[in-house]
Amino acid sequence: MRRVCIFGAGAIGGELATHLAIAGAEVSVVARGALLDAIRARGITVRTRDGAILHCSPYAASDDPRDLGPQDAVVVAVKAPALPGVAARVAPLLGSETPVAFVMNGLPWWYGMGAAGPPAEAVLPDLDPGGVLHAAVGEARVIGGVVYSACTMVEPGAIHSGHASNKLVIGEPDGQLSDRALSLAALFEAGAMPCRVTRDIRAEVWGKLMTNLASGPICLLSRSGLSKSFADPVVRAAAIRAVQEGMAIANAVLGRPLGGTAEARIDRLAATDHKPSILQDLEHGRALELEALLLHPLRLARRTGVETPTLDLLTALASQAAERADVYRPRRSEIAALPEEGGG
Ligand SMILES: NC(=O)C1=CN([C@@H]2O[C@H](COP(=O)(O)OP(=O)(O)OC[C@H]3O[C@@H](n4cnc5c(N)ncnc54)[C@H](OP(=O)(O)O)[C@@H]3O)[C@@H](O)[C@H]2O)C=CC1
Ligand SMILES: CC(C)(CO)C(=O)C(=O)O
Repeated sequence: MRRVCIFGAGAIGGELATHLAIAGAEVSVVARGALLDAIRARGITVRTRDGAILHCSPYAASDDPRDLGPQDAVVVAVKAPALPGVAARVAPLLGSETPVAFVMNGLPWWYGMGAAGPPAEAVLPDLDPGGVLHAAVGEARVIGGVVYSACTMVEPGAIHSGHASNKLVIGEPDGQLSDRALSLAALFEAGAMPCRVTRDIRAEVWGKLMTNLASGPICLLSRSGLSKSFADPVVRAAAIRAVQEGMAIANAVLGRPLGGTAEARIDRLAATDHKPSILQDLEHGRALELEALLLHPLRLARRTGVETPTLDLLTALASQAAERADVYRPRRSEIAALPEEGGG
């Protein structure tokens, strides 16, 4: 595996590109606007938490995938609302065997896929509205991905990475330890990005989601980073309750306990002053990942009969804040409407 394209060279995609470059991969990026201009002029630079500087001068950078051509692998690292745009443009990057790894937060569009997929009651009908990703990417190419990182694009092409121990976990939706997943993981490992292949990518998705369920809406409302928001004991207590509710949803959906405690998850988050990416989006007027991070999990809570009063309140307030800022239009305006999933 040598030719890898990052689709969406933002905070996370840019960081991943630098690691692939360290591994000696032929990295191409799909980017646009001022970011594309900056990448073409100066490449991508990441300053890590301990002050190290990583750099990537992509082999090619374009807003038109036709300029980049078929790849050995594609890594998609866009925000969830941008996925239909990926579906519309990804075709030129795909050779007959090209896998597409989705390295994103939230309940992913591919969640219901694979022979060893979840039971029908754990699958929502509207994760891929219109089926556009199914049509453009298809089941056979998908690799799931979860990234533990904390990145901010401080100026176009310049990223600050604030996580104490970055890592990537990838996995096939059908649980196989495939050669292609192992090759992609080996490439990231060679580029100093710890990367593991799991047989249980859905549990990993839920595990990571626990951090976003609490940190996303709380920091959206406080307009502060993690350490500042969670320093208030009232907020910390609410965050713990939110994660406990999230863990109850995960346990009901997965049919087994997630492991770990809500307190430990919040304390790990509180150790960084990172502004969650959803708050960065609000501040920059970009569409929010409220569906993938909050509303889809709450739909599953309704289905499985899990009570989520804290998450309901946080989500309703976060939706209102986002609607006021014109960065989110609820498909249904109230959390109360969630049981009637799939419409609107
Ligand atoms: N930032 C973080 O610390 C973390 C983020 N994540 C998750 O990783 C994923 C990516 O987040 P993040 O990197 O922060 O997001 P960013 O917004 O920083 O990066 C996404 C990039 O994709 C670009 N993009 C989207 N669609 C297209 C398109 N059609 N053509 C070209 N470029 C496109 C965006 O451009 P434009 O801005 O012009 O739309 C943007 O540059 C999200 O799911 C997020 O939740 C996970 C862990 C931590
Ligand atoms: C906050 C963090 C780092 C972990 O929840 C994250 O995933 C994000 O910024 O989107």
